Amino acid sequence: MTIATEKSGYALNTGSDAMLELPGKPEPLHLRASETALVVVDMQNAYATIGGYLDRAGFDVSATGPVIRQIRKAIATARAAGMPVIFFQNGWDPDYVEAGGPGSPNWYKSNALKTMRRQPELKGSLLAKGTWDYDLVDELTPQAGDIVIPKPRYSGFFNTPFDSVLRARGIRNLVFTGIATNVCVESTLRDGFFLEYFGVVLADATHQAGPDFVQQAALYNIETFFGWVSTTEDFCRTFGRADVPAETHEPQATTA
Ligand SMILES: C/C(=C/NC(N)=O)C(=O)O
Repeated sequence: MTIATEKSGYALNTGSDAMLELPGKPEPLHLRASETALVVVDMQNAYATIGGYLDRAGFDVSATGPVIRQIRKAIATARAAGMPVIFFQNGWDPDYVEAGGPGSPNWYKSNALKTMRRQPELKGSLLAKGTWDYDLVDELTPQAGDIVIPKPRYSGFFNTPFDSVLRARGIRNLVFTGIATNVCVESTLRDGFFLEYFGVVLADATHQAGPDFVQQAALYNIETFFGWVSTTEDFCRTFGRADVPAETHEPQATTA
């Protein structure tokens, strides 16, 4: 984290903490806790709870319970390691102005908007700020010090302060959890890749929108083209022992 000195009014991120090795695919990553953020993508009732948007739109959310438990473990580890925990919340104002009208591709591709057009009685209840659907699940309530960023599109970088929040803290590495692996997690990780962030997904702390093969496809895409794939246990083991340095001090991914 940024370390303030007594003599000056500001200090750069010193990155002076230990470089740690996070096991991952296709190879381990070497990261400092001070340059890493845990990102919790859209863990809202809409995406993780029966009766929420994804469920109403016909996607299977019955297996999200274990994902929530894994995310809780990752959050506890990140907080203890002094890493920023950044929660995204996907959605729009109650009048859906931020969703875009027929002039936006989002109007045609958002399954929430399509579901509400099919079932007008749901209008105002899906992904609208101030509703239960938009709320984060009870088990993942942000604490003081965590950062919550609303976002209007799949990528957390689009029309949000995410990049500024990260750069102001000297963050280079993004550890992703949340729903959906193949939509908002992957979109955000991809945009991060183009902005020179190192993205790693904790596979068991994510869940897809769609059949299991899309989870596998998203993870394949990420580990092959855009980032790395690890597990909650490896993340917790690595950053729960933040005093143990890895062998290398290169702030880059190692090659296999
Ligand atoms: C399908 C979908 C996914 N969102 C996400 N958080 O990945 C949506 O928002 O419509």
